[in-house]
Amino acid sequence: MANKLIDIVNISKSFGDNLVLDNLNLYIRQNEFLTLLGPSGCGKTTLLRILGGFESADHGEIIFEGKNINSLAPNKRKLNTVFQKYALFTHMTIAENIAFGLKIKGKTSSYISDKIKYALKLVNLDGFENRMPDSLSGGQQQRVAIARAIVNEPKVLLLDEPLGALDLKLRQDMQYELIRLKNELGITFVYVTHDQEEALTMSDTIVVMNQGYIQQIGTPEDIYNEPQNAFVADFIGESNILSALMVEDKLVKILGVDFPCVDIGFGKNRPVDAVIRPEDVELVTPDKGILQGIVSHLIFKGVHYEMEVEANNFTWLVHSTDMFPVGTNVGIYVDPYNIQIMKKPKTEDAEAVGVEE
Ligand SMILES: Nc1ncnc2c1ncn2[C@@H]1O[C@H](COP(=O)(O)OP(=O)(O)OP(=O)(O)O)[C@@H](O)[C@H]1O
Repeated sequence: MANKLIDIVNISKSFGDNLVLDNLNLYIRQNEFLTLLGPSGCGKTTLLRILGGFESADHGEIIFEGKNINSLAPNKRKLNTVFQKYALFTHMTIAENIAFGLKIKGKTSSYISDKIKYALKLVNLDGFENRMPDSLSGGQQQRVAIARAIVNEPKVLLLDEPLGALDLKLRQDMQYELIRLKNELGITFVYVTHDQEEALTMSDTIVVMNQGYIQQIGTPEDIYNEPQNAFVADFIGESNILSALMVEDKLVKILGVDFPCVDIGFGKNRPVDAVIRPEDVELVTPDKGILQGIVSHLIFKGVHYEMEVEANNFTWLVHSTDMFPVGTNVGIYVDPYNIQIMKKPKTEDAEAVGVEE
């Protein structure tokens, strides 16, 4: 495993009464592509800004290569930030935009022109030196912003939703570009997005955040296949998420009905979340179901049918290669192995009143 490059230790941050990061701990390794993923307002950008030195934490430490950098100014850190809005100087050519920071640092003109050539080549914009920013597409402008960051030879690139302003096709192309770039540069990327597909495609490690807490840290495969709580399961892919009660080991009460499951160790009468992927809900004849319901919605999706089934006041999302017309009475069966029992997400712990441990 590569070395630890950044250690984020007990970081907390509030804006007034709004606690945005709550005692957050995380480390980032050399050459890692680490993505902070979470819904709008969960604190991703705030954490990135604290890393970049644009914001200071109320508590905690940012350790970079073993040294506390809390009070180091942004331009003294070996981290460079690329924002969603490319923030290019519109009255300067592409070359002048890229040269700007280097000139301030007093670099020689031959050093600067070499760097410009090198960086433009890396982002596939050879020959764009004399163009003006407004003659470039959004994707090209974002590449210039990345080139401008690269010439500073940072050890870490902090990217805050850098593809957010681009249309879908361009975004997908740029995702591959960024992975290539990271591999060629051999540096660390810390990437902020609220787009789960983007996170799954690009990352070595995903940090799922919600309301200032880290919900899960793992590889894309871990996060998708073994979500640790219902929030993560819901955020990554589609799921039926049901508030449930662990009756005893291997038995969970969902919508008032006992379902056999395989999980043990949650304790008796413990409120949990039961998560069932749509492809794991089996529709059978009513007498063979654990629950009975009626099909309320049907869409043909090519590979499968997507259906909604109303049962016990819950709308079940079902993916099946068998088609059941709207209005059909069906039974719902779920294999015990396909019911994932999860602790309530951390922010809901307080609501689990009367819990027997
Ligand atoms: N300078 C500030 N002053 C006051 N509140 C702020 C400030 N910056 C951020 N916040 C608040 O902190 C919370 C977290 O914001 P942050 O930008 O970190 O979230 P985010 O996860 O990056 O969201 P998004 O994906 O929408 O950018 C939000 O409630 C936001 O309104």
